[in-house]
Amino acid sequence: MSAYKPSKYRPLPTVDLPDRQWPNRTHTCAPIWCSVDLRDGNQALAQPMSVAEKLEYFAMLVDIGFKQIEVGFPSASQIEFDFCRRLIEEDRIPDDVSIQILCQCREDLITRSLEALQGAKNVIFHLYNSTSPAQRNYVFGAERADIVAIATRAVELLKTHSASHLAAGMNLQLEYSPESFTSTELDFALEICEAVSDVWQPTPEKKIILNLPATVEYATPNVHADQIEWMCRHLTRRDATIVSLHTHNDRGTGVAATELGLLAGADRVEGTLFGNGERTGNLDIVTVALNLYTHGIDPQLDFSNLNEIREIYERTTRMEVPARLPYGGDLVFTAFSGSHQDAIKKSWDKQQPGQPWDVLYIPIDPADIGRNYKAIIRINSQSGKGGVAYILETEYGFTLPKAMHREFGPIVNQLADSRGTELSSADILAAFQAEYLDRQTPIEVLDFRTTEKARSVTAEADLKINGETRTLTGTGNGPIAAFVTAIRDAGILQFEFLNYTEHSLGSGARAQAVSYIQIKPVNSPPLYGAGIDTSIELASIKAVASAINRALAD
Ligand SMILES: CC(=O)SCCNC(=O)CCNC(=O)[C@H](O)C(C)(C)COP(=O)(O)OP(=O)(O)OC[C@H]1O[C@@H](n2cnc3c(N)ncnc32)[C@H](O)[C@@H]1OP(=O)(O)O
Ligand SMILES: CC(C)C(=O)C(=O)O
Repeated sequence: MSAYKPSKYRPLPTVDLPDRQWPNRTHTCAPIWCSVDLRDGNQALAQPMSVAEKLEYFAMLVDIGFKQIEVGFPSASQIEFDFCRRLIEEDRIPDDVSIQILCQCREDLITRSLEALQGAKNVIFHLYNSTSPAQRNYVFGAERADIVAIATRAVELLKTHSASHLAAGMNLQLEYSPESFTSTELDFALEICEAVSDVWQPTPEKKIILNLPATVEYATPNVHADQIEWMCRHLTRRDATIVSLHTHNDRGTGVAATELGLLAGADRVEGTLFGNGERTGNLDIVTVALNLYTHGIDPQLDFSNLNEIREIYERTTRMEVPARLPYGGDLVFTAFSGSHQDAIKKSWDKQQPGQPWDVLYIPIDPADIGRNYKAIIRINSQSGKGGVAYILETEYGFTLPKAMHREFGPIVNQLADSRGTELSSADILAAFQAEYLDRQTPIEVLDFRTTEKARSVTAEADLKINGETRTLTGTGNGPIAAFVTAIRDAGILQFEFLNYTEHSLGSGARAQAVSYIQIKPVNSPPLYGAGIDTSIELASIKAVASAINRALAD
């Protein structure tokens, strides 16, 4: 039995829409995007942005490709007013971008907003009043008809007061939001939207934006979709209306609600970068846009430099992008666990240029959003051999033979376990060096020479063995075989030579070779050695010595 009393809360009403269409639809194109970072995002900050910060942020939003940007609530404060004026007076608004401002349905605020907008070319004037029963009851103390009158009167006032702006060439579009739409009875939401449209008289050429906000997210996304589909089907001027979504994230499903709302017929989406905004935030536009992209749809927004966008966002808002936020978070391309690392490495290796993206566990190519591959595989005690091999290969160019992964992986795993922390790439390289490349006891190779006669190679190896310098000789069909014979004949270790691979490390005059040698000592399991040198031959000899040293280690 839990300590909770569920009866404290009410279940949410559902929508009677048995022939709902949205579940059978798929997304086919990007919606009209509107950034509300500078208004809804900004109004939720403990320290709102300065004018300078807003100017920088506005320029970034334009660069990303937003064509509609809510720049603030200019009647609310001098700073908001001044920002709007600077955008206009300093000619910072591209001709194909509309600035949007928010305003309550009050005459003084409408006239002040129009003052702030003087001289702007493309304007979306966003009027709102709240419509839900609780808002009507607690905040306005008003009946439905009075709430409708607040909205329609404001639209009349806007028409009257904007006449001179229109005459001066302003392209003015009305956006109306029945704030708290998703908590409003649908018939009333429809009534007020229709009343506003009746006053504004939109046409298919000059559409009205009806924004239907989930001001607070109370419902599951399917209920939101039903509400939007219901509105889309009942609006009489649907062809003269842009239906807009504005979701919040109180239940953590703002993205899902928006995606289903689009299936339900909405044309437009308001949201913010990384989901900044009131309480749990507005909808995260980055996520919805890139979700579309990963389904093969051009999002019409450019997040190819997401790291830089994030840097500006974090600096100007003083918010932090959480490590696991889709696309932008530090850890979203990172796999710590072994089986994931293994699958990523295998599928990555098979990825062909020009083929659809098919790397397991990574739904988007990090390069498409300007993120690098370095952070994809990180190593801790949950990691496996594939991830360790991936780090050695991508960071340091060592392509270990597959059987060697099984040998070196557990060594790193034990190290991570004993440290109890994540291991850096440098830690893994250091472990590789200590285990293979730097082993010089009991045998250290000082010099190695060969002479060839009648397809037989004789090797002379100057070695330090247990601190004593000795020269060993042996003969074989190649330098490695000759060296192996010399070691066996000297009684240092009895073993069978199993296999050999090598590749170059780096390129150009300073390139080195790395060799990997596997041996099978008598009475113990096979094991690897590795060696590096500018000479391929010496790299192999060092690799044999490394394997012998490992076999003889305590
Ligand atoms: C869901 C959202 O995010 S909506 C946007 C919210 N953002 C903001 O509010 C930030 C900017 N706002 C402000 O700075 C201020 O609220 C101002 C300048 C707009 C108005 O300031 P004030 O008039 O001093 O205060 P306040 O907002 O509390 O006014 C409340 C009054 O407006 C009424 N009101 C609230 N919203 C609206 C509206 N959309 N249309 C008409 N009247 C409204 C309330 O009923 C209340 O009326 P009352 O005084 O008769 O009780
Ligand atoms: C003004 C409206 C659109 C709003 O911000 C909300 O309802 O969250």
